[in-house]
Amino acid sequence: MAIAINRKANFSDKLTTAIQKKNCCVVVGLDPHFDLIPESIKQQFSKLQDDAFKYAANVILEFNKQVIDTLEHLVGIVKLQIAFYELYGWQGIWSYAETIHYAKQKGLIVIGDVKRGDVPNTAAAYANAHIGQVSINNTTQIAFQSDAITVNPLLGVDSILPFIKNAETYDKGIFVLAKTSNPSSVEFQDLLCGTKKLHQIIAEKIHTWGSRSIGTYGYSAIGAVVGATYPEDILILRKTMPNAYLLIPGYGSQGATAEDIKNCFNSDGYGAIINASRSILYAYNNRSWKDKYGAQTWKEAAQNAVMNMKEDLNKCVPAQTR
Ligand SMILES: O=C(O)c1cc(=O)[nH]c(=O)n1[C@@H]1O[C@H](COP(=O)(O)O)[C@@H](O)[C@H]1O
Repeated sequence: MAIAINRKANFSDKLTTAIQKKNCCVVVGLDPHFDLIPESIKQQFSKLQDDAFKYAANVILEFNKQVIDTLEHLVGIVKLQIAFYELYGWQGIWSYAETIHYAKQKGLIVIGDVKRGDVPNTAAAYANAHIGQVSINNTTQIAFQSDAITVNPLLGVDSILPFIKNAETYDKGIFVLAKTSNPSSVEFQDLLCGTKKLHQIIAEKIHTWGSRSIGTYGYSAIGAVVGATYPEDILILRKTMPNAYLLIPGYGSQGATAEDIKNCFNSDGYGAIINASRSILYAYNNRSWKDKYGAQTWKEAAQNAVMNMKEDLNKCVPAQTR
C-alpha cells in the first residue's frame, strides 16, 4: 500500500487536539480475542473457514471496523496490540495494517503497541516500518500508518535514538516503557540503581529525550507508558516527566480504577491517555452486565463501557485550561 507523506503537526499537538475534539482521554485498545468476537460477525465469513488464518483475519478486521464505527463519536485514539494479530500469521498482520488504515481514514490517532527495541541498525528498521518509510527503487513506501508506537528501553539509548529520530522527522510519537502494569514489573523496573529505582532513571531519560520535540501545548512527542496499577509511582513519574504524555494501561480488566490514575494528569487537564481493551470491546461479556447485554447487543455494551469510563475519569481529570 503506497501512501503519500503528508507532514502535519507535532504528534503531541495531534494528540491534544484529538482529546479536545472528543473531550475524552480514553484510548480504545483494539486487542481482538477471537473467541469473544460475536457470532454474527463470524457468520459473515463462514465460507472462508477452510483457510483458518484468512477466516480469522477477515473476522478480526470486520470486528475492528464495527468497533471503530460504534465508538468514533466518543473517542479519538485507538491502540492495537500487535500480538493479537501476529497470532494469525501474515494474514493477521494484513488485518493489523488494514485496521490502522481504516482508523486513519476516520481521523483517529493510532498507536501501534509493538514494544520494539533492538541494536541500533535493527531498531532503525523497526522505526522505519512502524513510524517511518522505506525507499524501494526510488519510490517511498509506508508499511504501517501508525501515528505512534510503544518502545522498550532495555537496550539503552542507542536502541531508542532511531525511534526518536523518526518521531522528529515524520511528526510521529513514541511511548517508552517506564513502569509497566504487570505484577512482575517490580522485579527489574523497581531495582535500586544507587538511590533511585530503575524506572525513575528511565523517566528522567524520557524527559531529556523529549526536550527537542515540544509542541504548541507544551508536550513532547516522546511519551511514557506507566501502569495504572501503580498509583504511587504515577505520582512521582508525572513530576519527573512534566512534558511527556503518559499512556496509562491497566484500567478496567487489570483492576485499576479512576482513583488510581487521578495523579497522572497535569494541572492543565492534559498529559495522560487511559487505555482499556477487554473491558470495552467485550463489555457485553462482563459478568455484572450479563442481565443487561448479550452478544447481540455488544455495540451498546461497548458504548456504555466507554461512557461509564469517561464519566468515571472526568471525576479526577482537572478542568482543562487550554
Ligand atoms: O504498552 C501497553 O499498552 C501496555 C503496557 C503495560 O504496562 N500494560 C499493558 O497492559 N499494556 C497493554 O495495554 C492493554 C491492556 O489491555 P486490557 O487489560 O484488556 O485493558 C494490552 O494491549 C496490553 O498489552
